[in-house]
Amino acid sequence: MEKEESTEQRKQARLAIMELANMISVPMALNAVVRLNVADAIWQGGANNPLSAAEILPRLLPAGGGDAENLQRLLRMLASYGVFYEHLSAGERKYSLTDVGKTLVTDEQGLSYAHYVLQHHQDALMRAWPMVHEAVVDPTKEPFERANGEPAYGYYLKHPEMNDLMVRAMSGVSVPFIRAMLEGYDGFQGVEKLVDVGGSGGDCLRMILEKHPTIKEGINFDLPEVVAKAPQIPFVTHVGGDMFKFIPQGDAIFMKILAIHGLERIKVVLIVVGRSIYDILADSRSWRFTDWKESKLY
Ligand SMILES: C[S@@+](CC[C@H](N)C(=O)[O-])C[C@H]1O[C@@H](n2cnc3c(N)ncnc32)[C@H](O)[C@@H]1O
Repeated sequence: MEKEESTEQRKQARLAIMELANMISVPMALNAVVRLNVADAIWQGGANNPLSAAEILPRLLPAGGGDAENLQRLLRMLASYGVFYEHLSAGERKYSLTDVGKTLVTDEQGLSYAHYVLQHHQDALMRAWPMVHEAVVDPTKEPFERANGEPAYGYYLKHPEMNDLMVRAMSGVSVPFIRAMLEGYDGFQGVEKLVDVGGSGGDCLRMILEKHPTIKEGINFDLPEVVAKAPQIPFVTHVGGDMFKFIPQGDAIFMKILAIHGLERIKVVLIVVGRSIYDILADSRSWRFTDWKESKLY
């Protein structure tokens, strides 16, 4: 040991590793408040008044049901991660929503980030996490497949409830994202036929076409089982298929995904990859690289 066990630095290190070891409690607490629909209970049409756990509880469960103390534990935990504000008054703890918490409030279209939270904590995904180290030992099989017997999308399609949740989760995330993107992005000039690859229920295309009537036709391309359930959208045709086998023709291909492999052979116009979608959005100069005319993979 380089230093004494009792130095402040080592004490902090031990606390830090314990916090990391227990970190699962944070997303699980988040998952719990989403399942209980705490955000809507506090929001109450925009009131967002600070409420105690005992005041929130009857808004979640039939009168007399539930445990306010356990609810408060969840609220306190998530207050320390910026989801709720904690208001201390006369020894009582009350909670309102922060901006982060407000993303879980159901909007007038029935959307929020709540389904995105649920989607990430579905049983099949949770089963895959303890297998992550196997990806180092043998990268030929993804942890999801190791845990569930087949790759993620094949599995989703056999479990319609998972697929439905995926579509709702993507709508909840993508509608506000595309709304913000369309305020600043002007790369669609000259495009009359736009193909959205992996377009899910077609929300992105619908919003792009509403904003840019010069785009006469949209093709929402996704797996057959996904487009089979997609709603009708004016000027949009849903086409089912596997993008690794073919992609419908268009003046431009739009793609908004979080992570996907093997795209090298696809002519891509816009890719928003990874966790930094809002960072890209925040820096308007970054949008230059998404200009459809460049037609390159970035
Ligand atoms: C992360 S979601 C993105 C959905 C949408 N672009 C958005 O941002 O809201 C990825 C989409 O890719 C679709 N997908 C996955 N594999 C595909 C494939 N081989 N061919 C076509 N679509 C695929 C999924 O069904 C899913 O709708």
